[in-house]
Amino acid sequence: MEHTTKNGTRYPTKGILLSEELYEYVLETSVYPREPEPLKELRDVTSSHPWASMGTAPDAGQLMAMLLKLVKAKKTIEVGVFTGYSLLLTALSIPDDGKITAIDVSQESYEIGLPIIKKAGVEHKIDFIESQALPVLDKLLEDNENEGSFDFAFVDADKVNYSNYHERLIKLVKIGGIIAYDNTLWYGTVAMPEEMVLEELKPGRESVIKLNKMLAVDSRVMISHASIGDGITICMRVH
Ligand SMILES: C[S@@+](CC[C@H](N)C(=O)[O-])C[C@H]1O[C@@H](n2cnc3c(N)ncnc32)[C@H](O)[C@@H]1O
Repeated sequence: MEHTTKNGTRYPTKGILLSEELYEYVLETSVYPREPEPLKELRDVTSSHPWASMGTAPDAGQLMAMLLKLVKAKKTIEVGVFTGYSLLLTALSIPDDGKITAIDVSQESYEIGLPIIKKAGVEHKIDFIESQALPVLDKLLEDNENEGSFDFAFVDADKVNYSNYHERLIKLVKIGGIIAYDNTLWYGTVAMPEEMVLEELKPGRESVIKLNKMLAVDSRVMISHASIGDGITICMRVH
C-alpha cells in the first residue's frame, strides 16, 4: 500500500493493519465519530499541506488523549508540533490551568493551526518555543524545579535525536509519568530488509530501530509498543 504526497513522493501507507479498508473501518467506526470538532477542523486545514501525512494519526491521537486523562496530565512537553494536531488534542485533554511546553524548529506550520487552537479557547495552555528541541530540554533541566515535574511528554520530531530526547525526558518526567514516541514502526520499514526501503526513509528507519532496541532494555521505564497509527511506543517511568 502506498500514498503519493502533494510533491509526488510515494510513501508506504502509514499503519500496519492488514488492509487500508481495515484501517478505514477503525477510523470511521471508533475514531472520527468521537473526534472533537476542533481536531477535525485542524485535520481538514492540514490536509492541503504538502506534508499533511506528518500529522499524528487520529487513532494514535485517540489513545494519547486517553493516556493524558489516565495520568491526569497537567504539565506536558511536546517535541514536534507541525500544524498542531497532537498539541491541540493535548490542550483539549488537560485542565484549564495545565501547561504544555511545545517545541518546534519552525513556527510556520504552527501558524496554520493556531486560529483553530485560539477558537477552541486553549491557547493559554500552550507555551510555544521556536527552537531545536535539545537545547530547550537542556535549559528546562537547568532549573531543578523542572526535574521529575512533567506528567507527560510526546515526541514526534527528528528521529535521529529520539535517543537524546529520551535521556532528557526521563529526568523531566515524574515517576509514573508517560513519554510517548511516535512513528516507532516507521511505515513498517523497521521489519523490512534494508534494500527494500526507500532511500529517504533509511535514516529514520535506522534511528527508530536504535531507539526501539534501547527502550527494550531500559529498566527505568515500562513500555508498550502499540501498533497503532505508525507505531507509538508508550513509556511509563518507573524509577
Ligand atoms: C511529524 S511532525 C509533528 C507532527 C505533530 N505531532 C502533529 O500532530 O501534527 C515533525 C515536526 O518536528 C519538527 N522538528 C524536526 N526536527 C526538530 C528539532 N530538531 N527540534 C524541534 N522540532 C523539530 C518539524 O519542524 C515538524 O514540524
